[in-house]
Amino acid sequence: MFRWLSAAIDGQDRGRLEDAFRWLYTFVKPQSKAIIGLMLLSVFGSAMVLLQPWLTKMLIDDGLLAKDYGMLVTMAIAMILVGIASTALSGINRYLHTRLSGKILFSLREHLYEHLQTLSPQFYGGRRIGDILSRLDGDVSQIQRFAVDSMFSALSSVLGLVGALVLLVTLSWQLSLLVLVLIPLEVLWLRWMRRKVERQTRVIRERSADLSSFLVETLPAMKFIQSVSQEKRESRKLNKLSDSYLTDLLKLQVTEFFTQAIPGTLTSLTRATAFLIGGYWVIEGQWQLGSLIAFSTYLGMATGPVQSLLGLYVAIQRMSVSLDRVMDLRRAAPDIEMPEVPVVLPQELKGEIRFERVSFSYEQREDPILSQTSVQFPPGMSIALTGPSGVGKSTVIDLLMRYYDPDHGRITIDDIDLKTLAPMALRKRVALVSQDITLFRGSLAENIRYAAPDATDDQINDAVKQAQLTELVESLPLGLDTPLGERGSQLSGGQKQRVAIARAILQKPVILILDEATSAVDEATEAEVIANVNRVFADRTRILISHRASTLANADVRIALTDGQLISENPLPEAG
Ligand SMILES: Nc1ncnc2c1ncn2[C@@H]1O[C@H](COP(=O)(O)OP(=O)(O)OP(=O)(O)O)[C@@H](O)[C@H]1O
Repeated sequence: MFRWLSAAIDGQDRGRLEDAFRWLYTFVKPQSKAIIGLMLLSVFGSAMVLLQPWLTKMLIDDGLLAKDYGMLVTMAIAMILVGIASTALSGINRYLHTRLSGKILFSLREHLYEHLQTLSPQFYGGRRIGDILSRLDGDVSQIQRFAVDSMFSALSSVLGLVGALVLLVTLSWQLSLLVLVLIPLEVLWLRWMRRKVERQTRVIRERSADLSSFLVETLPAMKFIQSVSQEKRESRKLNKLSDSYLTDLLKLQVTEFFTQAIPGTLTSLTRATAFLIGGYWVIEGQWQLGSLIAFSTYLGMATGPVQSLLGLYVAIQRMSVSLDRVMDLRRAAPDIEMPEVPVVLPQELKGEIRFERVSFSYEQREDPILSQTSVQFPPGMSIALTGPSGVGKSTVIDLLMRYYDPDHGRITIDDIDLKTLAPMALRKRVALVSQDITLFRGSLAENIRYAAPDATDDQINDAVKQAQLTELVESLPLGLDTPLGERGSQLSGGQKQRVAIARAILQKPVILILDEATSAVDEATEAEVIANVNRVFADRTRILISHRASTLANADVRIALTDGQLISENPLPEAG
């Protein structure tokens, strides 16, 4: 089946598509019961639809024309009952359909989101967020529409087509020959148009991603855009993007119009011909009026499904474009490998970090950040990590947090190789406060509690005190319950940093890293924050990175990063 589906799609690597369909099937399979139920409903629904013209035929031929009052009443009652049953079935169908569709859509999206959570900063650095968003939203919906809507409409189409053909032949096999001409003509036309539709759909999805990216990038940067008076330039950019989207959308609409319009015209021509020949037979008394009317209705019912089946063809093309775009996200591999059976970190850790002959370089960058370097970060000390801007200090921290693994050598905590640990377990024990503070919409308390959701109110109050946040909390209208607004826009840079420090305090880490964490507060507040951090984390390993000499002044140890080497400037005797 996957091979058949892949073969129906042009312009894409078959094997890749087969894999993609197999992946998609894993989300459809758990819903197989609901799918079978809906299929049965479709069978009943199609039977009801096919029954109605036959009842009309009987009403006209056996009731009206035969002047049989009993038959007239029976047929009228039968028509009412079939009508009610059809409506009830379509209501149930719609409800179950939406439920099934939603389940598949959400499980697909949740799965992708979980995968995205495993990817490194390198992935996010190299992608436009708007593009990822458009894949997660528009493309996933497109796939779901195909997986559910198109599949069921295909089933009803097949049932409708077969049923209508059987009834057409039953009514008049001679006139049914007309359908034999019509259907191949339609098929030929739609096959010819399909490439165009597919090409234009791909372009439209890319245009839509461009638009989302533009909005995602510029809206958060509005303050900067206003400060350099570039609003008009951005408006012009949006204008240009919208224009090119609209142009391509209109092109697609025209192509789709012709794709549908020609079969529609052919059907009208065939129906007119059937009326001409059948009408002649009725006048000559060789055929009954009810049969002619029923024949014309079934003719429409037979060509409709052909169109929707070939429409399914267009839907497959469209979906395959989206599926490929989604699979592109799915194929992005994490930069680190998860150990099959991760080592469990002991509850008691000293927090001794060792780099052993570690080399690391970013892809597509020639100069290595670290080359065969070894160093020890002694446990329970405050360690200043120094080096000029851009030398790789934050990269050393990223290695320590296992966003990346070294190309060679190993990094250990208390002699446990980081590669043997689950990143989540490691990051619970290492708290990082960096220059970029992430705050979410929600109250101040919720933000402070983010890394330690079980923290009690008392623990939060303590953390607030230690991070010098008491004054801020007292000045806010609802104290800790004050909502922070989008990305904490109501707080100053220094206040955000102290919120992040409070967050780290609650996390009770074994290792605390402050990467330019106090750069936005004045030196006096910084001294107080650092003194508090040193007091709260007195027995823990603290790594400080700062361009301010005062921040690092009281560090126990200094480790400098130069030319790919981590050099301990005042090495201590081996701990332990
Ligand atoms: N994801 C990445 N892909 C490729 N190169 C990167 C990536 N992240 C950082 N770099 C490069 O690696 C080098 C080290 O960056 P890093 O941020 O670690 O330096 P740093 O010492 O922390 O700098 P600063 O003191 O200015 O914060 C820089 O040249 C930077 O351009």
